[in-house]
Amino acid sequence: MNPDLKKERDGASFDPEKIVNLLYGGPDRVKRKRKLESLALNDPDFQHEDLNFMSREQQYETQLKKSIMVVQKQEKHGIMGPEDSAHYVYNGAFKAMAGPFGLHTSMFLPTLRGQATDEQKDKWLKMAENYAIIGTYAQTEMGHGTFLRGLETTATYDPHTQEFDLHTPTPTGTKWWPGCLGKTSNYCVLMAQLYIHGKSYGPHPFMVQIRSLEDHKPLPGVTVGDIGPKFGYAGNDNGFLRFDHVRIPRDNMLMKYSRVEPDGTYVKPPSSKLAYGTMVQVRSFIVSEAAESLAKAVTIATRYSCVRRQSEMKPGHPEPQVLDYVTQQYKLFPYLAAAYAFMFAARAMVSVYFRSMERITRGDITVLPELHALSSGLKSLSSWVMNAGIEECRMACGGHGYSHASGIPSIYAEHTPAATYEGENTVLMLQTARYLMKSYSQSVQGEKLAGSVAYLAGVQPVPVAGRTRDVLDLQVLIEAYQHRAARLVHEAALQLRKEQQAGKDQPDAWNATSVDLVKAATAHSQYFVVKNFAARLADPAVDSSVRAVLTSLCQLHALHGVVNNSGDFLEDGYMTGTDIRQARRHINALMAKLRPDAVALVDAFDYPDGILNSILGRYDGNVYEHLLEWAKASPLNKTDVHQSYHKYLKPFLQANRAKL
Ligand SMILES: CCCCCCCCCCCCCCCCCC(=O)SCCNC(=O)CCNC(=O)[C@H](O)C(C)(C)COP(=O)(O)OP(=O)(O)OC[C@H]1O[C@@H](n2cnc3c(N)ncnc32)[C@H](O)[C@@H]1OP(=O)(O)O
Ligand SMILES: Cc1cc2nc3c(=O)[nH]c(=O)nc-3n(C[C@H](O)[C@H](O)[C@H](O)COP(=O)(O)OP(=O)(O)OC[C@H]3O[C@@H](n4cnc5c(N)ncnc54)[C@H](O)[C@@H]3O)c2cc1C
Repeated sequence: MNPDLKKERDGASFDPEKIVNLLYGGPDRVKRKRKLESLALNDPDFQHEDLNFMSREQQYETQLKKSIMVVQKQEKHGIMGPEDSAHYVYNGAFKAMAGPFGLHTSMFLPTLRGQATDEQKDKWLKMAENYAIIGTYAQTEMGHGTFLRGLETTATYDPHTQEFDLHTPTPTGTKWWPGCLGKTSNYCVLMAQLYIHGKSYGPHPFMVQIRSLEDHKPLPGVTVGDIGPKFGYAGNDNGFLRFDHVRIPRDNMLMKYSRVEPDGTYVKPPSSKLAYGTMVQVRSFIVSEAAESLAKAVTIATRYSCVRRQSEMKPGHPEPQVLDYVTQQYKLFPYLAAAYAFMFAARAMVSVYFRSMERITRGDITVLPELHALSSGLKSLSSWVMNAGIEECRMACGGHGYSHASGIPSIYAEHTPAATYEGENTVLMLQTARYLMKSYSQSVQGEKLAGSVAYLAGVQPVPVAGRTRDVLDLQVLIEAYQHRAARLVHEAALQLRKEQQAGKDQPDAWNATSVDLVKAATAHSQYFVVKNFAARLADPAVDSSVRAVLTSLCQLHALHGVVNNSGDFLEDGYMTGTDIRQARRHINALMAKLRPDAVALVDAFDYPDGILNSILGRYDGNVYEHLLEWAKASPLNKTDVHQSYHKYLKPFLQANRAKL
């Protein structure tokens, strides 16, 4: 063990195991988590060369082979349910890297479960759950991802044959991006515009076979392939797909909510947005993805910052650990705090999702708008912060952060698309804003608001001038976030009305106000995160040493948000210049307080080395010797003299020497 890391761990004010238990739901679940992770990490069948040293084709093949073994072994070991899979498959076997069955499990199966009738489930779900067929979720097209109502692929009902005719009428109607489509899937859930008797009914889901079950060749009328290399996601065959008048039977439309009768009569769903259900589910889970990815990057950068020594802080003194530079703490600690804040927000989001789904399954769709607004806002906020945080962690590791040996570039490349997929963040924030505007106007009309928007009914008043307040007090901070969110919602609503009063129609007024609307929706989501973090700490079951350190983190998270967005808090005089100055002082003091606990706090995320996959973030801190070992394994180092020397460099050098 590197002596610096040992010293850090010895000096911590709390036992990290207590936080591990808090994060993962108690000792039994932690035991299960570790067992499943280690089962996957130590399985010789899952070992392979570092993916960074492979071509894209090799990466796809490696991940495909592993995906198949994972499915077989899951059955053998009795690994079931989303929590087990997150440990064994997502983190353990795949180290959170994309694989070719990812969309089958994350979207194809959930869509069948959520959108198919019982008869349709009997027909396909068992086959899909047992991997007799592999599917994906084919929605986005080359021309449209965000605007679902703009999809061009058509499903035209023919009552004579009781079939749908699937067709891609234009180049931009080509399905583009669906994961696992290019080479792996033989089925897909296709989102296509439903047409009956020449009338459009909007996007609907259809179950479509695209490849032969005998030889995997595309079926007649189907053109399908891989979209080529991307920023990351090398192990995933994101694909394209076109149809040339492909016919499928009527009952291939997933008809749990809307139906087409044999004669072409359309039966409306209780809400047209129920067809978007899988997206809402995945958005709810992406908050966990964002929290985890940020936590991994922060773990790497924090441990490395204790091993790394650089410069002289005091002349003649030994070089300090770079984490002792307060500027380094200011880079990392706010993201450490954010990772915790989003871990707790993610748990809350998942439980809101399951509670809402219980009610929706019982036929109560009134919870849908709130679920959509909350999941859209939290997915966007968490993935934005994750993106900024991972990049900050990479830069905080100096030059070594840029190497794949740090593990950070892969984390970034694999998870940065969370800001785009499953709904582009700005677009989703505007969906949250739409709900906020509606709720606000209901409140103005005297309706009682409930759930996450209840606070919009009563804005905290601006305090009288000269009143001092303790900005370290979490209740004071929660009220400040609440006030800011309520004010920004109120002002966005006023601005929207002003734009309309100035002659703009609603869409133009909305567009003119959209920067304010995104700001208001972001503030609303941040308020939820801060309030939820503090509420988690109020649980009497939380150990006092843990509560002490997490309270500091929660204060840091909230204060950092105040200082970073100080204009919002100052603008109407709710906070004063003195408050902001105080907040900055408190941040410095909190960082000093957290410094001795930093390593224990990242250890408490409980990522074993196998999952972090980082030389810089190793638990034992033995960075330098392993860096060299890692570099030696690079394919370019297989021989001392690369064959290209003989082909290009040698004649070039010889010719130059001959000229002298
Ligand atoms: C240990 C832990 C480990 C962690 C593991 C975690 C792992 C998780 C990670 C999984 C990774 C999976 C990889 C995912 C790959 C990506 C897959 C995709 O991108 S797939 C492709 C993803 N693609 C996208 O996401 C596309 C994004 N685009 C869209 O979703 C839509 O086009 C839209 C929402 C933007 C607009 O829709 P449009 O129809 O034009 O609607 P309007 O605007 O006209 O609003 C009308 C009314 O409808 C309302 N409403 C709307 N939606 C919903 C809803 N869902 N519900 C309820 N209501 C909704 C709206 O509020 C409004 O209400 P009101 O005001 O009238 O009352
Ligand atoms: C790695 C990855 C995996 C994916 N996997 C799948 C999959 O499995 N299945 C699938 O169907 N799709 C998948 N997608 C596609 C993904 O869902 C879309 O890319 C995403 O929904 C964004 O749509 P877009 O690409 O059309 O972006 P665009 O909408 O074209 O966004 C471009 C810009 O326009 C802005 N913009 C667009 N509309 C508005 C608006 N109304 N108001 C304000 N600004 C706006 C956006 O904010 C953004 O800045 C995947 C994408 C990626 C990157």
